[in-house]
Amino acid sequence: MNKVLINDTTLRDGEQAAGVAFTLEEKVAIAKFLDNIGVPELEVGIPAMGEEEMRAICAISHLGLNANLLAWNRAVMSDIKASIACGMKRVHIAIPVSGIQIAAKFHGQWRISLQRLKDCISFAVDQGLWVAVGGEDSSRADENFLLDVALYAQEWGASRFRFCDTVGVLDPFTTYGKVKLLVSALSIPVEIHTHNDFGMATANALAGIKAGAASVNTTVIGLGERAGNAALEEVVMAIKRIYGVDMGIDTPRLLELSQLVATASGANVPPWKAIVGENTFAHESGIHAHGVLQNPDTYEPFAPEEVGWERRLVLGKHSGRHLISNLLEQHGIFLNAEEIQSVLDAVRQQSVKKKSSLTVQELLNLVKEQRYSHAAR
Ligand SMILES: CC(=O)SCCNC(=O)CCNC(=O)[C@H](O)C(C)(C)COP(=O)(O)OP(=O)(O)OC[C@H]1O[C@@H](n2cnc3c(N)ncnc32)[C@H](O)[C@@H]1OP(=O)(O)O
Ligand SMILES: O=C(O)CCC(=O)C(=O)O
Repeated sequence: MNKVLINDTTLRDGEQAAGVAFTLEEKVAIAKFLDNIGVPELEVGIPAMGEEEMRAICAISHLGLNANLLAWNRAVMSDIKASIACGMKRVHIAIPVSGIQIAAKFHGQWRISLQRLKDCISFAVDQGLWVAVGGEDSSRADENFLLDVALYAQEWGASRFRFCDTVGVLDPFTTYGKVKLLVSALSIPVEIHTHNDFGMATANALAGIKAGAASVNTTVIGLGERAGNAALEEVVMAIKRIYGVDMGIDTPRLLELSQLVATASGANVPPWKAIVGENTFAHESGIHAHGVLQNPDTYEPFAPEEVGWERRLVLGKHSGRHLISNLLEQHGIFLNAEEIQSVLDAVRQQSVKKKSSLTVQELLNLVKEQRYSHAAR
């Protein structure tokens, strides 16, 4: 696999999630954390949003982080000037490239949109800035037009081109083909930006990387517009564990990072969310718990500690005898097969009644009750 960099956009596309609004302090804390765990590039926000956002971006630019910082801009001169005022040395300039977007934003006048892009790139380059260009809605754009825009951007001085699946309509196979075409034609690196409208943001990000994208946009917990973006923790762990490439990210801190971003965004992370959901290393089913007790590799793709979790063996409706006797033996209680089965029956009943799992204390109480009722017979 080619070398790939993370350009995390939690502070830009992540914050665009409906209802999410970070404070300056939260933005600074998230930027520091991402930098601290080794994320090499951060898209920190949109200076054109106004003074408050500019203050946050300025504050981040003064932190002295190792990560390269990037501000997002439209192909609008005042946007670029606002980025410069925030102390940005790198700017990203977005331009719509699909017919549907150009019709809505530039009344179909693509020549005007290209002229604006050219003017903005030239201005930014003249100011000594490093410039990246984003093809908004690349996935629905005419492929020849997209290629022309990317080649022009390169000619005008852009140092990277972002392929955006803005409304998340691609699958990994089409993503691969479209990104490959760009990568083959351009001499500047291509970045992949994916959305999760059909639940394929991470898969599409990986397909883009396989096709030669040199950098990938992510957001923590997949936060972002509508159904969100490719999740940082998923992309990093998939690249590490599926492709065997360590990107130098301090993965045991991914869980803590996800909690920081979830709190700042007021989001509830679903328990089954890949990598950082609380169930990702919880085993209840009898067959799974039995396997994990022998060897955790039977039902875990990697060790929980690698992403900050501890393994949990949970008692519930689907549990089996092996887990029950294992837990009881840890408390010095040794039951025969018949007794274990009757405790298991009681665990199942109670779990259905509670509609949740049981704590170890509840298990011990059940054993006590079973013993009394047995003695009373
Ligand atoms: C796919 C993406 O995620 S794109 C990023 C989306 N993020 C955001 O919109 C969040 C931040 N946005 C904002 O704060 C505001 O939209 C601002 C400050 C950028 C602009 O605000 P407003 O002047 O009030 O305009 P409004 O948001 O209503 O409309 C967007 C304007 O930008 C134009 N525009 C949109 N994309 C681009 C672009 N890439 N290049 C140039 N102009 C663009 C639209 O055509 C429209 O222009 P108009 O005012 O001349 O009709
Ligand atoms: O950078 C761009 O061009 C747009 C990025 C974006 O958020 C998108 O297209 O979904």
